Amino acid sequence: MNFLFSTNKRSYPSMTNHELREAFLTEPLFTPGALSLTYTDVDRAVIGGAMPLSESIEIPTHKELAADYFCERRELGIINIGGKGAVEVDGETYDMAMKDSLYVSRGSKNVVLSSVDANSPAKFYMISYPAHRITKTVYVPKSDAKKIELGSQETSNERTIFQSIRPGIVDSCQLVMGITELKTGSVWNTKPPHTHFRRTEIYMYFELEQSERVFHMLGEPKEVKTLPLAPEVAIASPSWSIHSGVGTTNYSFIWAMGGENQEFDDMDHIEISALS
Ligand SMILES: O=C(O)C(=O)C[C@H](O)C(=O)CO
Ligand SMILES: [Zn+2]
Repeated sequence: MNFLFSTNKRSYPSMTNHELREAFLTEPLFTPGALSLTYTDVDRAVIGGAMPLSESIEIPTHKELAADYFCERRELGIINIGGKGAVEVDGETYDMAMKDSLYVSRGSKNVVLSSVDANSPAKFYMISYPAHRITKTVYVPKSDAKKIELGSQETSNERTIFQSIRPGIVDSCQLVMGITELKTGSVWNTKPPHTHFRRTEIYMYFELEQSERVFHMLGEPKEVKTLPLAPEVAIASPSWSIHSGVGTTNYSFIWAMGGENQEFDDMDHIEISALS
């Protein structure tokens, strides 16, 4: 397990891009045959990526969790962004096509990830938060997610939000998670930007070429900084930080939140002209 030690909003303005990357960014999440887990002190989220080939990958516990198994006191959201795969939770198998989601409840002992075809491997992106109660493990195909259309071609931010792990679909503890897809020609996500002091958020950009970048914006609205991000790394956003981005092409991203509430629309929008 890797660890990210973030920073507070008083220290943040003097940080270099290198220091910001060390505080908020994971390593590339998908390595053939491997599991990557990163623990951030931002709301104790764990960010994971797994790309099983012919062997399946079991999610292990870790000394720092002080738990007999990973989900002993944690909930886990999984979205597949690769080829067909499956997730087995305590003997029950869930087939996971691209962009399907699985919510794994606290108390689940064994979580095993596999690909159907090692030549077209699944890529399981995972976010976990501490959970205060046992609920139900729920599979959510992409078609069952709540779909929201936002933005327009004129403002370069035409996009569709798929909310898969959200109240009304999944009875989670903290976690709210889903996918945003930008239409061809649109490059701006989360425009206008916002904060939500009640929740932290983690973004992971994908469906863009390795040669392209998303210029991710973070920080307090009056101290905005920008980091060019390659696909398939995740960036954690503390509660005081905006999170928004503009790409050199269109792209998709997975967003995930945890904190005081699960209200997706509970955002403090910030006028673009008020940023500095
Ligand atoms: O493009 C968007 O707008 C988003 O996807 C917004 C994120 O889901 C978000 O930041 C929710 O708080
Ligand atoms: Zn947000």
